[in-house]
Amino acid sequence: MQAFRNLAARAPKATAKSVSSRCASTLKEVLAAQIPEKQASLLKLKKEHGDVGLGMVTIDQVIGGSRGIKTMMWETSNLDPEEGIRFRGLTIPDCQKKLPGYQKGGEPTPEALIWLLLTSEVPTKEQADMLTADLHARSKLPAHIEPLIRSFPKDMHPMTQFAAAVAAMQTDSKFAVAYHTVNKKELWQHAYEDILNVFARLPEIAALIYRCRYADGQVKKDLSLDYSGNFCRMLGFTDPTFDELMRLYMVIHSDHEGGNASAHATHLVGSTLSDPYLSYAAGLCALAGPLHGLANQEVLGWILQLQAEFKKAGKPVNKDTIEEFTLATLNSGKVIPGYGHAVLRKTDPRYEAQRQFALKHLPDDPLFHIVSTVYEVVPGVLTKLGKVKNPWPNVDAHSGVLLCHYGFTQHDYYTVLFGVSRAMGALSQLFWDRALGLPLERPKSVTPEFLWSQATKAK
Ligand SMILES: CC(=O)SCCNC(=O)CCNC(=O)[C@H](O)C(C)(C)COP(=O)(O)OP(=O)(O)OC[C@H]1O[C@@H](n2cnc3c(N)ncnc32)[C@H](O)[C@@H]1OP(=O)(O)O
Ligand SMILES: O=C([O-])CC(=O)C(=O)O
Repeated sequence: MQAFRNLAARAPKATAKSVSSRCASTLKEVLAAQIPEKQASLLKLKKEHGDVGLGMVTIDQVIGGSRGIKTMMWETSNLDPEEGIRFRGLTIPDCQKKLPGYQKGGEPTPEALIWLLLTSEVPTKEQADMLTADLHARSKLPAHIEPLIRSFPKDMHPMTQFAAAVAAMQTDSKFAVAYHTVNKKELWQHAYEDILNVFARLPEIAALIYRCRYADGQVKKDLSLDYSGNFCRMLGFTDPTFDELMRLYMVIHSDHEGGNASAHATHLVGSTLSDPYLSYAAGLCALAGPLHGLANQEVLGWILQLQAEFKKAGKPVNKDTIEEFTLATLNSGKVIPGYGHAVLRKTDPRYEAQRQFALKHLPDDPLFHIVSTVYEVVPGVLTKLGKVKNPWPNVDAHSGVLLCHYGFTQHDYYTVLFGVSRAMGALSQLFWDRALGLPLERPKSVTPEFLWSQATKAK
């Protein structure tokens, strides 16, 4: 135990550092300076302590979706079941206090968060602004992407369009070319270029999908604004409070350690040395599932259905009627979207951050009141089922109602916003996967016969 403590004391801490000594450096220079030390540390860990066990794996875990099995290294964030997410050691309120906003005292910008996720350092405002300018400069789409999006059937789901368009940008991958031409030690430089280009281009792709499906198909940029402000203008929204909501949305949805399906899919596909465009397209396909990111569209659909049914039946919206509606959903063999989690065992702090935003900016919104009443009812109903490990709300339970308040009502599009944000976490880690030269991911599968033989032996 003492030896472990000594070792832990020597390990690099997963907390954000100050950057006062490096104010003038670009993002790429900061990363280039960090790589040799991190490579050496990982090599030492593997060589000197590679045989240290991290716990046993049970049959239940193998059948049950690998819950709790420690099987992936992820440095950009860590999820505690009780406390929720920390980005490089910072909680959401820490980020709101420490990361620079677009304006002083405002919500942190996604640019500041990208810097934090990649470098583990809190950027100065100057550094965050430098990254904004870099992303704007990289934002031009390859020529075939806009016509491709315009050619999609109008009724193709926005997430299908999004994943297809991101995969189609792969024609521009510097990493894919470099794989055949450079020493593998240099590949990280090309991963960096692709990753920054993906961050830069996702908002316009997302905006094109939105404008073609629900509006006049025109996208107007405003590169005098930050990443989120420009994204909102491209979508067609001009309210500065909506810009702030978008900043909050982008920051809180960005990363949720490595085991979630979108991050894991990105990491897995990336481990084959597929380039960042294809790797993230895979992440988006995972995010499009209703048990994962698509739950945000399902939540709003559920609330609107509740509202419509109650109106038709002349019923008031209160705790009793919501409980009835919840039980009817469960009895029809469906889940309550926005509730439950594979890891969290308390209310998601991302839910809480959005609730605080609502209390400040839209306290009288009728849908916000429904969401708040649902929060008073659903955990009790799920707890009574006796099988739900976490009856509390997750991030998806709140996001749609905030968007709706500002007139962003097209809920089948909501997961695309999540997908713009999730790139920041999944691809920041993908950068480090390549910089550290992590190998192909290839866990062992076993047959049911093997599990039965082990079960019989253990008797
Ligand atoms: C960004 C995100 O991805 S956050 C999650 C978004 N997804 C949702 O909100 C969908 C609703 N929630 C769920 O389906 C689940 O809670 C998940 C998928 C998020 C987590 O699943 P698990 O880790 O398997 O949860 P858990 O161990 O508690 O499941 C045990 C049982 O409770 C059920 N359960 C869990 N949550 C719910 C829920 N919200 N409503 C009804 N039943 C639920 C499971 O379906 C499972 O039932 P089964 O044994 O009949 O198959
Ligand atoms: O952590 C998970 O499994 C799901 C989730 O909340 C996320 O990916 O944001």
